[in-house]
Amino acid sequence: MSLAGKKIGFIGTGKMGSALIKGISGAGIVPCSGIYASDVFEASLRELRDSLGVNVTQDNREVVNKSDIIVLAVKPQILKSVLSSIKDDITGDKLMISIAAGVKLEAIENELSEGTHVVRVMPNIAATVAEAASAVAQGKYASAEDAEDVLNIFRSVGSAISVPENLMDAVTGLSGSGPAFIFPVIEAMADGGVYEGLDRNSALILAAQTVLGAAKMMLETNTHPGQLKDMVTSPGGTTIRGIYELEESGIRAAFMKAVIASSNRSKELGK
Ligand SMILES: NC(=O)C1=CN([C@@H]2O[C@H](COP(=O)(O)OP(=O)(O)OC[C@H]3O[C@@H](n4cnc5c(N)ncnc54)[C@H](OP(=O)(O)O)[C@@H]3O)[C@@H](O)[C@H]2O)C=CC1
Ligand SMILES: O=C(O)[C@@H]1CCC=N1
Repeated sequence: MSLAGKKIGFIGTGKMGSALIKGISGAGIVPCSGIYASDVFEASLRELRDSLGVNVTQDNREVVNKSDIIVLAVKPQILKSVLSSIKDDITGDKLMISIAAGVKLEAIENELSEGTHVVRVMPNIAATVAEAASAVAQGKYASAEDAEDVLNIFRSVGSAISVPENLMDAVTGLSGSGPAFIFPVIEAMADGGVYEGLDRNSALILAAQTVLGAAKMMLETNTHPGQLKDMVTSPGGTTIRGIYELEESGIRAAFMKAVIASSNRSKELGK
């Protein structure tokens, strides 16, 4: 595989940087000795070093110098200043990956020397357990090999597709933010179970496994979710009563509005 022997660096080891490091090291596509990470926050670095044995530093430039592929995992609002501080260390053979919500490839390329290879990715937090949904958009100087490396990295922590850049805001609203739309669903379903007498722990396990099972069934049978819903819904039975309550509460519009609002915020961050 073209990733063989390559070193991967992470600038920013907060929630998403750490999730990716954990997922990638667990997948074994790069040994922990080939992973470099920097952050201003020492505690997260210490945790990654002690638990996984990755190389850590508070110096972003050291990560750039030691890595072939560098993942930019800082907040969108500070990406520009981080780029200007590492620009001189980015030699032509290095590949920069930005996971920052909203920030356009062109804005990143304009901060760096002409010709720098840049790829934009929107992953999600489920990279921690190798179940991320990621989308990848290639910058104007990135090569086909770069794109393949990036897809291989993100496929090692879940599924990854290529999209044209103009769809990255939609991806951000749907799958980037999406785990945070589903966690309250799990919690609320468990609340319903507790209301009906289940203990909290059992209710949470049943709710989470139900969401996991429904998603897995859809992906593995490649069947439309409406058809799968109909398989559960006996005429005059229990499920249709629950469906009626959800529809009356406007569940579909609520989820659509959540995805659209998050996508709009991603567009705002890119301005
Ligand atoms: N969280 C998620 O689910 C997802 C996030 N993303 C994107 O990932 C990026 C990171 O998000 P997230 O992990 O949630 O954010 P976090 O705030 O958790 O992580 C960012 C980390 O970068 C550190 N940092 C701040 N300034 C610097 C600097 N100059 N050099 C190096 N590190 C620095 C922060 O330290 P300190 O806290 O001390 O400032 C923090 O530890 C964002 O661009 C976001 O849009 C994309 C997909 C999903
Ligand atoms: O909330 C955010 O801005 C980031 C981007 C996608 C998920 N979390």
